Amino acid sequence: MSESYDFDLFTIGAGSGGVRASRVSAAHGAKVAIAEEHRVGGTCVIRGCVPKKMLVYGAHFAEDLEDCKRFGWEIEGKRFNWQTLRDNVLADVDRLEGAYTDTLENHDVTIFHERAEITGPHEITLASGKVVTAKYILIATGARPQVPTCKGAEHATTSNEAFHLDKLPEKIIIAGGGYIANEFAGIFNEFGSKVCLVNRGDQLLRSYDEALRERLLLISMKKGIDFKFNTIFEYIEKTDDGRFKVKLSTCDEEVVDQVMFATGRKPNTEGLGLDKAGVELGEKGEVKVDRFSKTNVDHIYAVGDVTDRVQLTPIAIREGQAFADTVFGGHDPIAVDHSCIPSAVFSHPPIAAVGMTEGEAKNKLGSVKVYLSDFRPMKNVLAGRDERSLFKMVCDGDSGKIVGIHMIAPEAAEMMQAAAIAVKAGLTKADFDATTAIHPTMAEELVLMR
Ligand SMILES: Cc1cc2nc3c(=O)[nH]c(=O)nc-3n(C[C@H](O)[C@H](O)[C@H](O)COP(=O)(O)OP(=O)(O)OC[C@H]3O[C@@H](n4cnc5c(N)ncnc54)[C@H](O)[C@@H]3O)c2cc1C
Ligand SMILES: NC(=O)c1ccc[n+]([C@@H]2O[C@H](COP(=O)([O-])OP(=O)(O)OC[C@H]3O[C@@H](n4cnc5c(N)ncnc54)[C@H](O)[C@@H]3O)[C@@H](O)[C@H]2O)c1
Repeated sequence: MSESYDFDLFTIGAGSGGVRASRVSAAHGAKVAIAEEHRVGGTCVIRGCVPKKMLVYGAHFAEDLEDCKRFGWEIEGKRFNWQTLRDNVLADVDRLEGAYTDTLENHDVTIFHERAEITGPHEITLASGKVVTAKYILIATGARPQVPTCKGAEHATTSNEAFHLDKLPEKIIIAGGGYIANEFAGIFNEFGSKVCLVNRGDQLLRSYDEALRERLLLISMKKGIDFKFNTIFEYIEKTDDGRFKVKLSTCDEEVVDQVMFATGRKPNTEGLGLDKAGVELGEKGEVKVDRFSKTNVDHIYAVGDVTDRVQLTPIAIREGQAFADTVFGGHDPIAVDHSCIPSAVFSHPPIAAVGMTEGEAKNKLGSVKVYLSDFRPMKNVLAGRDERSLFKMVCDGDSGKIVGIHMIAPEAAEMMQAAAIAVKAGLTKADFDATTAIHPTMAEELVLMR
């Protein structure tokens, strides 16, 4: 370690990116400190991917319990208890926070459980007033919900509060058409809430293939979710009985139990003191970095959501790992490959995708060949559930190379993880054709597409 600094590395934010970067840097021999103003684990563990997926699992039981009759199971008096699920999920979040804390401590990373701000090129000041110095600073402060400005917007909740509700809303309006809006629309709907999803545009999940988006909309409507497109909020008022009167641009006033905004996330850079170190920000307030996650200041790096590149946990983790290996691991600079990233929306049913949509491929490649499988999963057939799945494979028309795979189906995300390896490796439709199906599965449709 350099003699003149308290630490080799000071990381601000103990989320997916910050924890990985700190742990690996320490393993490479660096003296590391990390500051966290909320809870160790960050968005993914505390109020994102993990508790969300647990709610998704809980929500799926609604349909399984409905379908089980057709499989011969009779269950009397079934009831859903939100408080039980909520408390079990929150208890597991506590456990995970402990595990993340242990990991850091086991690597001798000093944890400051308080807010940190940059007060000089190498200087960090903690909320307690303590001042420390570091040779390198890593900004891993993530992002927070961005809420629209309308009269009464302060009455709305965001995904942050969704995990702590005292009781389930009977009626909820969710604003947004992206990941969080569709995932929570599915969750609340399965638990029995009346859900209305309000979108200011005319499309859901814009980055996904059109055929899948249409299928999700169709299935969601069939399940009872209402959709309002090209609609904005005019005002939200609190009623005397603690509910909310909502006026949307395209309908009459309506009274609901909860309004939730899921309208994107904003990088956490405000009040961070980045100006004191001369770090440049982009238009949305994101930290501008090069492909090695380095800012315009040589010893200050940034990873994860705060850079607004790809807001996904595995990407924040990869960026954190690459930073640590580059700066403390003695490697040549490592850039994270942001191409061909598989992703999933944990809606009901889920969507998963990798690579280009059909539209993108046509624009980029010109000649494109598309293969489809539009089928009713066997389980849905016996259950009498009229819900079809859709797989789409997009190939380069000349070489047959697969440039995109898109699925909406039960367990789509689980199947996609394996399929994404093949796409990343540059395999062709012929390689898939040459692979024997595993029968009977849904995944076999991947090698049987026509
Ligand atoms: C509801 C929801 C569901 C999601 N589901 C998925 C999913 O299924 N799959 C997926 O891949 N991604 C998902 N994401 C996205 C994923 O959670 C993020 O991409 C990921 O957590 C980003 O990691 P990060 O390290 O950049 O930031 P974060 O995990 O947000 O960590 C940043 C940390 O910095 C702390 N911090 C901020 N400022 C300061 C400061 N000044 N001083 C000290 N500490 C500070 C914050 O409290 C926070 O803990 C979801 C997000 C949400 C909101
Ligand atoms: N399964 C997953 O991997 C997962 C799940 C949740 C979140 N995430 C990550 O978190 C990020 C944030 O999720 P998100 O759903 O908040 O954002 P998003 O970018 O997916 O969707 C935001 C939506 O809000 C709409 N919107 C934006 N401003 C609005 C306004 N003023 N009024 C009305 N609508 C408005 C947009 O048109 C869009 O439909 C995602 O981009 C994703 O990277 C990932």
